[in-house]
Amino acid sequence: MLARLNETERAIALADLPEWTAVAEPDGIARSFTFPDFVAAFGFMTRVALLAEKADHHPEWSNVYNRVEITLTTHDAGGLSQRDIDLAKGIEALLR
Ligand SMILES: C[C@H](O)[C@H](O)[C@H]1CNC2=NC(N)=NC(=O)C2=N1
Repeated sequence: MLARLNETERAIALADLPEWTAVAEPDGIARSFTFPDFVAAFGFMTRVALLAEKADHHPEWSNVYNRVEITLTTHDAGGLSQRDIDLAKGIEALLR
């Protein structure tokens, strides 16, 4: 079920994701990642891509050299859903 999270659900979810920020346009969450160089950044993107494909949930993102900007939103729900929270947690787990 793809429902946009309500305010309470967002607050609870974001408490577990301190590095992520709520964004309005699109309604979702965002985080910026910095790596030592392009190879490290692109390696990270490759791992996120595999995770996203497995979850059938895909990031809006951009890369400039060693920086990766990710926004997670659920197009099918018109905003932030539990799928975004789950993917954000999966991305965080890649970094541990
Ligand atoms: C058909 C396919 O399952 C859908 O289009 C999926 C694919 N990946 C997706 N990714 C994101 N971020 N939001 C979606 O609504 C979405 N929908």
